[in-house]
Amino acid sequence: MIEARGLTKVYGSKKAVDDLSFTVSPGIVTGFLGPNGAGKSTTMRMILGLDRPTSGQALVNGQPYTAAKVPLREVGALLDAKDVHGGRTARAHLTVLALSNGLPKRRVDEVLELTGLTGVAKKRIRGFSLGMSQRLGIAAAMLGDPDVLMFDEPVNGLDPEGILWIRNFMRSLAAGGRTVFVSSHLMSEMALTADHLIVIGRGKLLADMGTKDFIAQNSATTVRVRSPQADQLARALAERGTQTRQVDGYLELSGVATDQVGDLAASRGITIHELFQQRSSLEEAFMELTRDSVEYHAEVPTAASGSVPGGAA
Ligand SMILES: Nc1ncnc2c1ncn2[C@@H]1O[C@H](COP(=O)(O)OP(=O)(O)OP(=O)(O)O)[C@@H](O)[C@H]1O
Repeated sequence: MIEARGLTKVYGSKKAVDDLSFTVSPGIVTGFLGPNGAGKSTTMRMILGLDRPTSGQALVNGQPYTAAKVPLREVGALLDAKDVHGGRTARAHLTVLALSNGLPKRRVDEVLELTGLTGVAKKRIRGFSLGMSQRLGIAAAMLGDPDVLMFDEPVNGLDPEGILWIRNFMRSLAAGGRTVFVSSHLMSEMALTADHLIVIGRGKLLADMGTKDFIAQNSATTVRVRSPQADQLARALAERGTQTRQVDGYLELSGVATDQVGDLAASRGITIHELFQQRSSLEEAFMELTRDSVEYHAEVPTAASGSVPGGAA
């Protein structure tokens, strides 16, 4: 289990992590979701004792990670897969790690097998693809057979096969009763991988709930209607307490079913040209939730701004 209690990290005048409290439970995959710069890596580094909290604390299985006798037995972490000695073979890299942490050498062959790297164990790491490097990082994380696993953006840059392998691997670890904490800035990926979500923006906790509940709460269903008597329809809807707003030539309504809108229009003799239900995508829901907490907004070119990035001058 991982617990963060009032975890805070300040860099100069910047609060990278702002009073975060949450629990990551065993037996499920917990997604740690937030836009770039939200503070995910900083939080993970504090859990691993690589960064000191400005205030608050992080506990792994009830104690600070730094208090663990053999840390690799407590937590396995994949932070930056390319942060390894490229001149070593995969087996040599894992052997150095195992021996320096007092772990039995036989674990090296076991984790190579577990991550499908046995066939390339004698190859130098510098020739590894990103997918192979990620597997090697995961092999290293598994060396101590820890109960708690943390992965920072493990599928970034991987091809679909690599993504699927990591997703299934994380799910099987959780199914075996381990605590699995995985960060991502992609809602769509987390929807497929995580059972529970901890969502942050600008270092602050935005949501801490089951993935299914998060999706249900955040991907709001709205109704859109197009009518040549839109004003009259909007007034009729307002009378029954339904607020409307104009979007792309439609009236957009929430908290009302299409049947009710159709019936109301018919009873008032209002013509309707289009009427449909619309569900916002999960990625849209996540963007909406974190909109105010995104550090760098890309400028969206408009017709008025005159230039299109990458376009001919
Ligand atoms: N050593 C540091 N010194 C100063 N500022 C830092 C340092 N490390 C991180 N930050 C800042 O803290 C904020 C959070 O960064 P962090 O890397 O934890 O975010 P993140 O959610 O992991 O984002 P990303 O997915 O882009 O890595 C950012 O604004 C970052 O610029």
